[in-house]
Amino acid sequence: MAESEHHPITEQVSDDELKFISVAGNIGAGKSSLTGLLAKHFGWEPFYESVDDNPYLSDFYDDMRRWSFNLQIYFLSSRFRHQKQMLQRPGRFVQDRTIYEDVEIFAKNLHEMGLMSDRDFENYQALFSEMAHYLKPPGLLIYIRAQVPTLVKQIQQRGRDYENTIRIEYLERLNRLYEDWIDRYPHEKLIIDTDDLDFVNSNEDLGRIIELIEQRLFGLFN
Ligand SMILES: Nc1ncnc2c1ncn2[C@@H]1O[C@H](COP(=O)(O)OP(=O)(O)OP(=O)(O)O)[C@@H](O)[C@H]1O
Ligand SMILES: Nc1nc(=O)c2ncn([C@H]3C[C@H](O)[C@@H](CO)O3)c2[nH]1
Repeated sequence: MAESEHHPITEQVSDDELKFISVAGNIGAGKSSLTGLLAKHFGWEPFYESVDDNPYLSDFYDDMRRWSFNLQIYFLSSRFRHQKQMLQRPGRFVQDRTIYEDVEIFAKNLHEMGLMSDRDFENYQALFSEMAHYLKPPGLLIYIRAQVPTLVKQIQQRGRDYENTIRIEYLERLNRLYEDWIDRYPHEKLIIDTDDLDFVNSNEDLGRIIELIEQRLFGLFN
């Protein structure tokens, strides 16, 4: 029997109430790592964003202005498909980054930096607002906050070649947009500062994060 079927927090919660939780955060903050660890702990299925099979990412980092619209449309479509699959399939899920971050953080930043034209941004936003009618927010959004030096260290540690062109200013801008967005985010959220937490290598640090999440899930669903 799957671990989730015995999990004290989720066994009495209906699927409708807690279909999925999501991990949000800047590039290199540790979302994919935490998504995997939470999926294992709760016995839920992880949904990762499209990176290795992404046909635009490498070109985008080479020439952001040329590829910004293409990449944003690709991510939007891929995350919308994931969202639909999570709502349709039986079981519970942990999602690596939300569809809201595409719009509120990445596309907005590219437009503000002049790397996406007004007409492309308006076109993109109009598409998102049509899609938004079919979206359901996560049962809990976990924002993992990390300062830029931590992000840089972790991006370097991961070592994706095409991310070598990411500049400090780009990460700072994204962090500012994240703070603005999380402040306005109207649904259930939990903010975790991870600069001093090594949940990848320390079971104790991971345990502290899981405890915070479990306390919130208990509060929400019991
Ligand atoms: N809290 C942490 N402490 C130490 N190392 C970490 C922590 N979080 C993540 N890492 C390491 O940092 C690197 C980047 O993490 P990860 O790929 O999970 O980030 P991400 O937020 O999913 O990035 P992206 O936005 O690019 O998908 C990995 O090598 C991971 O092992
Ligand atoms: N421009 C842009 N828009 C997005 O919606 C988006 N979502 C993720 N990413 C980039 C960040 C990492 O390099 C890599 C993995 O997260 O993909 C994005 N880039």
